[in-house]
Amino acid sequence: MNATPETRAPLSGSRIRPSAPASVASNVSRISARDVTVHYGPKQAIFDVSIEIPEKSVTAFIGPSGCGKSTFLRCFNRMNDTIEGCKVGGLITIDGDDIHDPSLDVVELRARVGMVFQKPNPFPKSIYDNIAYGPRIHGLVKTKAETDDLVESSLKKAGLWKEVSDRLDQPGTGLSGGQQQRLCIARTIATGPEVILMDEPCSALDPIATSIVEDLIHELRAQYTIIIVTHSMQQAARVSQKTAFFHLGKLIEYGETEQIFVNPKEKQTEAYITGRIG
Ligand SMILES: Nc1ncnc2c1ncn2[C@@H]1O[C@H](COP(=O)(O)OP(=O)(O)OP(=O)(O)O)[C@@H](O)[C@H]1O
Repeated sequence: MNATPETRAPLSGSRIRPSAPASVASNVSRISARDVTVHYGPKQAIFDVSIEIPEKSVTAFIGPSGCGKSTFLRCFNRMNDTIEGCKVGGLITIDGDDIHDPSLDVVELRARVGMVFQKPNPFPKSIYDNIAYGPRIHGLVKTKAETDDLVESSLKKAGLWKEVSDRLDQPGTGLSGGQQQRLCIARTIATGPEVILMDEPCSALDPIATSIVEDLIHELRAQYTIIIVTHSMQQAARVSQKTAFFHLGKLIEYGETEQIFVNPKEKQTEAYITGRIG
C-alpha cells in the first residue's frame, strides 16, 4: 500500500476518500458485542453498543475526543477490569466464548486478544527478551531453539527483523519510536493472538514511521482480526475495511469504510467526516 502519511489533517468541508483499503471486510464475525455499557462510577461512557467485528479485517473506531473509542476497545480484552470503578455490562463473545464467563482465564484472554498502545512501551529488557517474555510466561516455548525461532518469526512478521537481527541483546528502549512500536507489535504477535487491539498506535510516530506501521497493519490483517482506534480519518480510510463512528458514547454508524466516508447514512457521521463536529 502506498500510504501518504498524514497526521490529523484539517477536514473542514472536505470528504475523505479511502485511498487503498484493499478489499471489503470478511463477512465472518469473530467478535460480537451485544448491548454493551460501560460506567466509570456513576458516569456512563458507553451506551448499549452492539457490533459484529469481522475476522481478518481491520475495523477502525473513529469519533470526537471523549466519545468512548478507547473505553469500548478496552472491553474486548477486559482491560477495563484494571480501572477502579469501571463496570462493563452486556455480552461480548469471541468465537462464541463469553469473555466474562467466570471460568475464563483473563491472562489467557489477553494473550488471545493482544493490545498495542498509543505510546510504544517496550519492557526495559533486551529486544530478544521483549519478545520471549510473553511466550515463556504462557508456556508456549520450552527450549532455547524454540524461543529463538519464535523471536525471529515474530520480528519478521512485524517487519523489524532485518533492522535488529544483529543486536537482539541490545535494549528495546534504544530503538527509534517507530521501531519500538513495531517491537511492541512483535511482542503482541509472539503470544499467538487471534485479535490485535491498537489504541492510536501511530499517534506518537512521525509520518514515515506511521506509514511503515500502516503498511504492517495492512499485511497483518491476512492473519489477524485488528481493531484500531484512530483520531486520523485519513488513517482509518487508508487501513480499515470497516469503520465504526462513535459520538457521546453511542455507536452512531458502522459499515464498510468506503460507505462511511463516501456515503454516510447518518447526519452526525457526515458532520464529523466533513469536519463540522469534533
Ligand atoms: N479512567 C477513567 N475514569 C473516569 N472516566 C473516564 C476514564 N477513562 C475515560 N473516562 C471518560 O469516559 C469517556 C470516554 O473516554 P475515552 O477515553 O474512552 O474516549 P476516546 O473517544 O477514546 O477519547 P480520546 O479520543 O480523547 O482518546 C470520557 O468522558 C472520559 O472522560
